[in-house]
Parts: sequence; structure tokens; C-alpha cells
Amino acid sequence: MELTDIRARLDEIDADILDLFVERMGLAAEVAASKKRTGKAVFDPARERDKLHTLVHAAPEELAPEVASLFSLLMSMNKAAQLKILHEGDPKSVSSGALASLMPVDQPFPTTATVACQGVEGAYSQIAACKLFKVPKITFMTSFEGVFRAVRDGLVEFGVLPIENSTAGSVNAVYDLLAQYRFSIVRSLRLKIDHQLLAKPGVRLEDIREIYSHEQALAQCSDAIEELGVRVHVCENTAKAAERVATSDRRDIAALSSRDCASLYGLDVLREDIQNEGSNFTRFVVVSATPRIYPGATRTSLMLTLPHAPGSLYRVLERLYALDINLVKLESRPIGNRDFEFMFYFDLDCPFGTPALNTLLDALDDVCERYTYIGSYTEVV
Ligand SMILES: O=C(O)C(=O)C[C@]1(C(=O)O)C=C[C@@H](O)C=C1
Repeated sequence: MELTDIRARLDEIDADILDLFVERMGLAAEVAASKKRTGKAVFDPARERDKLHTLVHAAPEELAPEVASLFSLLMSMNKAAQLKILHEGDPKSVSSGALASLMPVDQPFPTTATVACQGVEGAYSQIAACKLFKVPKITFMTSFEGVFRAVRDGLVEFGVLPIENSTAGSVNAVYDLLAQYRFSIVRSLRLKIDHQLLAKPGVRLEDIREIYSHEQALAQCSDAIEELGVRVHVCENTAKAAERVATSDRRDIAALSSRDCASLYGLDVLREDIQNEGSNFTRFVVVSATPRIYPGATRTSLMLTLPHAPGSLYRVLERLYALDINLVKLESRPIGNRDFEFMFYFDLDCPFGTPALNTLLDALDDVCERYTYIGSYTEVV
């Protein structure tokens, strides 16, 4: 058969599929009305399992995976349509599942709060905290875990932590602590990071033999470090590095830190904005021990444990596609003592309480072993 003939046949088949698809989607309104009358849930996992089982067995064996995918997508779209109908004009409605008790709070995001940050005065986390809250009362902790503990123990209301950088990638330790402590993200901030090379007054660039900084900052400035041919030392954070340089007798060391640290520790800027990428951003998150959804939350984060089986991530992504939900970040972290198994973090462009998110949450039990809702929040810049 010539390609034009094959295409003509494909066109005929597609027209038939389209008619059936329109008819199938048209039934969503009737199913939704019936479910409203009888109080049945939109998602019926047993019905979906039976259906896929029947269809997969009716299909030629070699097409079984494609048939399962196609029909699970069709059912996803049907559920999305049903929920859209059921939740029309009801913007605050939430999933019937685990999140039903969660309601957005009426107050705006606080302008003042007690906050824990990792580091010392001048650390980027402190700069972020001051941008996120107009008047924060900041307690400094020596480690990220210290920040989580301070929030858990009620010493502070919120923790502010870096979670990813546009050059150096995710801050894995913070992702792992989020999973361990089961905290919620209540806001995020994209902060432009410009690293300065700081040294004691009078020290020249050619005197520098060693540079101190946080490992992320060192990674973000790797080009300049290579060019200078210096040794590096990892510190807990960039402000601590500035403090170390300021309190040392040595005149051949420098720190990679924020501009604020220069005046704070009496250091001079030897080289400005030395990061590899001109636009270097770090995302910070505000975490809280209890979920709080402040008005205007447009981003939702979820943590999913997926089965160790082919296509398991694909099945989640397929649902996002069917529901027209934009995935803004996907991060995977190994699960401790379960070799090669992964936890996935999804950041979605999807406000809390929308039918699309409800459908997704209702459908997740079907495609993942476990999921945790991390929060819905606003990202500020
Ligand atoms: O049969 C139902 O209860 C439906 O809502 C229809 C349908 C489908 O598309 O086939 C959709 C959602 C349910 O989870 C199961 C099946």
C-alpha cells in the first residue's frame, strides 16, 4: 500500500475513534449526575482494574501495554470531566480523600514571624527570610536538620531553607529532611544569588591560595576557581566562610559570600559576581510543621513513592498530561535501605482545590505506592 492510501485509512480510523471518544466523554455528565445522586466517589479503582483486566485480555498480547495505557488515560480524562462538572462554581472544594479536612486559611501570609535559618548573619537563608517576611525574628541553626528540629519543637513558627539552585541543582539534604519530618511548604522565593570573592582589606587577588565557602557556592563558581587555580575548603555556609576569613591571621585566603557579608565582617570585595552563570537563582522554601494554605497559592508539591516497575513514572506523567497540569519540577531521591527505589518530588503549576488537582489526587492511589501532599503555596520573586 502507498503511504497516501495508508494515511487515508488512518484518517478513517481516527474519525471513528474521535466519534467514540466524543461519545465516551459525553457520558461523563451522566455518570457525574448519577454519582451525585447516589453519593458514589468519582474514582472507582475496582471498576478501573476490572476494566483494564478485561480489555488487556481481549487485546492481542503484543498490544497489552498500549491498551492498558490508552484506557487508563481515557478513564483519567473521564474522571477529570466528571470532577469539573461536580465542582463547577465551587472553587474551594477539595479532594474527597486524605485532604478533605484541609482548608485554605483566610489570613494573608504573615509579615512577621519567628523563623529558623541555617547559618549566621549574612547567610543567603537570612537574606531570603528577610525578603519572605518583612519583620522576621531569626534564630540561626548550625545545620539544616537543626532548622527542622526548631520548627518541630515549636521554638519557631517557620523554617527557611534553600531547596534548589539554577546552576548547582537540588539541595538533596533538604529534600531528604522534608520526607523525614513530613513538613509542609507554605511559600517559596526565587532569590538572585551573586557571589563575591571577599578577603581582608589590602589582600590582592594574586595573593589568594585557598577559597572557603559552602559546597553549593563553590560549585556555582567552579569556572572562576579553576581559572584562579586555588584550593577549596567546604564550610557550613557562605557567611561562616566570610567569618573564618575575617578571624584568620592568614592573608592568602578568601571567601565566596554575599555582598552583605563584606560589610558585616569587614572584608573587601576582590572580585564581584563571580558565579559561572550571570543569572544564578536559588529557590528557598518556608516550611511549617502543619499544612497552611495561604490565599493565592498556585503551586502544589507532592512526594510520590513509585513501584519499581517499568512505566510507573510514565503513568503519573500521563495523568498530568490528561489533566493539563504543568509540571514545573521533578526531582528523584533514592529511598534509604531500598536499593534503587526512588521517591519523586513533583512541583505542579496547580492551585489547591481545583478539579484537576482533586482528580489527580484521587487517581494517585492507583499509580503509586504512597503519596504525600507537601503543600500549596505562592512562589515569590
Ligand atoms: O464507571 C464509572 O464509575 C465511571 O466513573 C467511569 C470510569 C470510566 O471512564 O470508565 C471513570 C472513572 C472511574 O474510576 C471508573 C470508570
